[in-house]
Amino acid sequence: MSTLQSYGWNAHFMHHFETNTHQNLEAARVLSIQGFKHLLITAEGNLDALLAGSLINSREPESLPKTGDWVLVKRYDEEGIIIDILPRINELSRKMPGSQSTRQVLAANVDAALIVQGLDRDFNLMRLQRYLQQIAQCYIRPIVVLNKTDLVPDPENYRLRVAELGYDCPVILTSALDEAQQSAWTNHHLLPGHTYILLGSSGVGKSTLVNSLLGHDLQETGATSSANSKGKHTTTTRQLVQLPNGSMIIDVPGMREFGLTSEDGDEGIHHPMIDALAPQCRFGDCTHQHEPGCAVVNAVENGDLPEIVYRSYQKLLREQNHFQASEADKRRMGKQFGKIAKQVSKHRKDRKY
Ligand SMILES: Nc1nc2c(ncn2[C@@H]2O[C@H](COP(=O)(O)OP(=O)(O)OP(=O)(O)O)[C@@H](O)[C@H]2O)c(=O)[nH]1
Ligand SMILES: [Zn+2]
Repeated sequence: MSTLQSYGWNAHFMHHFETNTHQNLEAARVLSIQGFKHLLITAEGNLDALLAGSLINSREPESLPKTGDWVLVKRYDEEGIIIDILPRINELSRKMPGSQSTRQVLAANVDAALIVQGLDRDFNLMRLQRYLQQIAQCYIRPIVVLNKTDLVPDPENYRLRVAELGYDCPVILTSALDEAQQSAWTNHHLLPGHTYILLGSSGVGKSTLVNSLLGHDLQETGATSSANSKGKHTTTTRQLVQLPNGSMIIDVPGMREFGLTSEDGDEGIHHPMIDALAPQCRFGDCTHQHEPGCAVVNAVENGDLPEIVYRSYQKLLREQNHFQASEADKRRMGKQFGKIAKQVSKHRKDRKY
């Protein structure tokens, strides 16, 4: 297998690579980004690269290369210039922390997301459901990892509570401090050539888990560019690393928020049981709140649908509506500003100043 294939190169990227009109460009994957410097993996190994000015000028920030992107790069001596990005299979986004309606892309071309919660203080089913919803919206498969099992007397009880939510996803119990525990689940869930991303609040043990999976400390041995081989450590900011079994993992350190976004064409909040019940509601446009004959509310009352799933559904729906409303406001403001700017420019022209 070639280096690129081992990093997830497939027919989708090959197709777009072959149809590109540029000459003498190599394909490469973005392993990490630090300021302007992009660390890439190419067929010949690591390469540091910068973005072409034309790329920066022609793209919105969220469509500039992110960790996990496949790019077209031109090599100049020991450095590369990224000329273009191959179309993404998917992108993992969240609401930009602190903003009302700005989307931030965390990584691109991800097969599955590992949602990590610590069983000490971090275990929270409402937060877990927010992650599950946002990840599903991004067309990414979720895997729930409940870490720090060594700190609670009955870890299985936590696994059951997640299973009772009714989502269709694996739930893994582990302690990242114990390296030996990792092979049992990773062999089954982390496949060679596939890309995984670790998500979860700060302190849940994501970096400890990566180190445990790697069998050594990423901080100490961080990837370096073999092209300039200065041996300098890279920090672990959204770094894609290959695990011994050939799978790849991206750690997103220091996450405080994971806000919901909304895309044009998104159809609200999804849960397998609510989706199955909704067609049985008396009204086709039932919001599952106060309407008579609501099958969802009935299921909560009968104990068939967990109340926490229902509460999460309503909360996430409000959040999504808020994102959409703020985005619409922003667009309107943008248009108004555009109009005013045009008027000012016309006024200046008319008056010749
Ligand atoms: N007892 C116990 N402690 C753990 C476990 N996993 C991680 N820790 C500890 O939890 C603390 C936080 O772990 P990190 O790996 O830094 O957490 P993180 O999720 O990477 O945090 P950020 O980098 O801030 O996002 C460290 O002191 C770890 O040693 C575990 O399974 N059991
Ligand atoms: Zn209903």
